[in-house]
Amino acid sequence: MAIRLERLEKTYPESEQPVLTDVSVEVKDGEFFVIVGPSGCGKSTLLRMIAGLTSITAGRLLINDQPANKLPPKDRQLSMVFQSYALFPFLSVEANVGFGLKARHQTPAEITERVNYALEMVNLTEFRTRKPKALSGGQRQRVALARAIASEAKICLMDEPLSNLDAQLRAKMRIELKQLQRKLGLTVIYVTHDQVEAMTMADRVMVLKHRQVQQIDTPLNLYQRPKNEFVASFFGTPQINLLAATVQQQHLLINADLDFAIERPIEDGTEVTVGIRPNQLQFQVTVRNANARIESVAYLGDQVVATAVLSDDQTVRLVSDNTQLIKVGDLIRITGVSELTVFEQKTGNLMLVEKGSERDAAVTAG
Ligand SMILES: Nc1ncnc2c1ncn2[C@@H]1O[C@H](COP(=O)(O)OP(=O)(O)OP(=O)(O)O)[C@@H](O)[C@H]1O
Repeated sequence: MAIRLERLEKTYPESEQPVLTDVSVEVKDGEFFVIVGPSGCGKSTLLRMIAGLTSITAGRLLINDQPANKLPPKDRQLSMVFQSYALFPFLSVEANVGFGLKARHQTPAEITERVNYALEMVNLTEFRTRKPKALSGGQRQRVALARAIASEAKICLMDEPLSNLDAQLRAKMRIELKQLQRKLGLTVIYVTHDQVEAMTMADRVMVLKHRQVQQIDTPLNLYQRPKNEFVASFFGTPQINLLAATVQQQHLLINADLDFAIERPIEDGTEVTVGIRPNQLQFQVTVRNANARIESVAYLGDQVVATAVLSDDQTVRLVSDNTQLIKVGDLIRITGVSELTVFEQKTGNLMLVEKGSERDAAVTAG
């Protein structure tokens, strides 16, 4: 086990309320583990506790099976990569990469060998004598990565390392980073607020909100079996539809014009939230038996994303590959759904997932 957190808690001296409570997880050797959540949820705090840059209020931290709560940062055998790159502007690329090694009393020959290896790994050998200001954002980020590689630590902590890059470069660096992590067999703990980054890079993801862990799972499970409404709406673009409904005779009644049958029973009268991914809603343009009206349409090249208003004023997001199909003001009929998730309205917690068979949306004539 690379890292084990047992009921970690953090309260800063400035505040009475803890910023994190009851955080437990085991991160395996070679795992790419992502911590994700909205701004201020405590992601960086958690990473800094693992790094030893901020103290642990309660709970236990183990690094490579050794108790590490009080271990000085330099003895934790971790490397760190930050959003800001944290490069020395007056040092060359190779001096930046070798800096930490000098501090650890390596011989000059050893340092050169490691720096060469690290620069090669990130394709920066030809830039070795440049200063950081003569590099692009992506290249600077690679210098920061090379420094982590040169340290030879098997566990690398990364705090939003790609967030200063433009969208295209970020997408490219995600792939490079992931390849590098596999090649070097690194255990990575990676903080981001970006759900796409979390989904595309992680073996497992920890979702944090309001001081607490909401779910720890694979990207696929987070998407298909979210434990609560927050997790459901955090992942997926366009966002999942969350519609208020009441259960009546194994039907989810959204309004007088729209309900969905369910196979597994829920007690009549239960107030629920129905989660439906936009791509799982089927609809037709029709004036007969319409149950929604198109309110907005956004063209995304080969796809349109639209919003429609239901007769009870709830809004749903829809997607279609047929870019000619709909325009604002069209009346449509939602005809069915291929998968839906039901949450208890009171708690927001998952009750059931229904998938597989297409089920028709019942329509009241007129
Ligand atoms: N040194 C500190 N002293 C007191 N409170 C702090 C300190 N650092 C962070 N906090 C508070 O702890 C909470 C969590 O902060 P943290 O930086 O861990 O969140 P985050 O999820 O990384 O946010 P972001 O995505 O915006 O970087 C915030 O409410 C923040 O104000």
